[in-house]
Amino acid sequence: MLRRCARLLRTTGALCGPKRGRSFSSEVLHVDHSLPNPSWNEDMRLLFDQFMKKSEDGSWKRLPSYKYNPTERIEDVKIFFPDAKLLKEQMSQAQLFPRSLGEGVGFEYAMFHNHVEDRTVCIFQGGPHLQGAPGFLHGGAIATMIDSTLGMCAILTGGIAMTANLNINFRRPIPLCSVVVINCQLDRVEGRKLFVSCNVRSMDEKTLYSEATSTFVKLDPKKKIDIRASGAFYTNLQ
Ligand SMILES: CCCCCCCCCC(=O)SCCNC(=O)CCNC(=O)[C@H](O)C(C)(C)COP(=O)(O)OP(=O)(O)OC[C@H]1O[C@@H](n2cnc3c(N)ncnc32)[C@H](O)[C@@H]1OP(=O)(O)O
Repeated sequence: MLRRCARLLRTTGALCGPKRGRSFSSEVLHVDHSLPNPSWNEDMRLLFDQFMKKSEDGSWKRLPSYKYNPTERIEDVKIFFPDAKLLKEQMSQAQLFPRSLGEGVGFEYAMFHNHVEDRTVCIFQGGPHLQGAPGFLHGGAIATMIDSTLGMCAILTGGIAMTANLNINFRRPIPLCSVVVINCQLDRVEGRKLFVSCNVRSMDEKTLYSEATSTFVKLDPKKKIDIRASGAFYTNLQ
């Protein structure tokens, strides 16, 4: 495992320290990070190819993933924000947390969604900068990917929603740089509440690493979200 991580660090150049002279504005805004890159190991590539094959008949769809929110997404969410200008400013500068670490050292993942079965699958390779207990992934990193995959499943099946409740059982530690599969499904909908659950398994499905249940609540267009740091609220303005 440690050898595999060291190889990965060399491949991605992470051992050389931060890149100099790279300004924030020069970042490529529209790179789809859910496509294979040199840090992906063989297992990751194999699973990716398997899901791409499943996507050929249209039952599964690969979900593109960007570091920065495409500004077109403002249209999807601006109804919830009283200050559209500030929202646009924030969306153009803020980075999606699971995409904020360098290639190969943090969260490498690709998600696929099945609209007929209301399922989302995430193939996830957790890099060496996500260490918790020596040699294993940090629980917060696992929770991040679980929340993100459950969230995609909730949003794609029910609309714009936020995590209201998340329960995780961590059953086995996940080795750093290994590949796991997060399998989510929408269990039921009650009013604005979406109940979504998942399990995290090894590639051969023999090891159950974690299980989670969650409640997502669809945002109410009558309530507004204020994103000013000093006055953050999500409440009914009427
Ligand atoms: C990689 C790609 C990633 C893309 C996906 C990203 C996924 C990431 C998602 C997140 O991490 S979101 C960040 C973490 N979550 C938050 O910050 C949410 C903070 N909480 C809130 O803003 C509000 O509490 C919330 C929007 C969840 C609900 O507020 P509302 O005012 O809309 O709910 P309301 O109080 O009217 O309750 C509506 C229903 O939800 C229920 N409910 C509310 N909060 C709950 C809760 N915490 N647990 C269980 N149920 C809850 C509530 O009981 C009620 O049920 P009933 O309709 O049966 O009466």
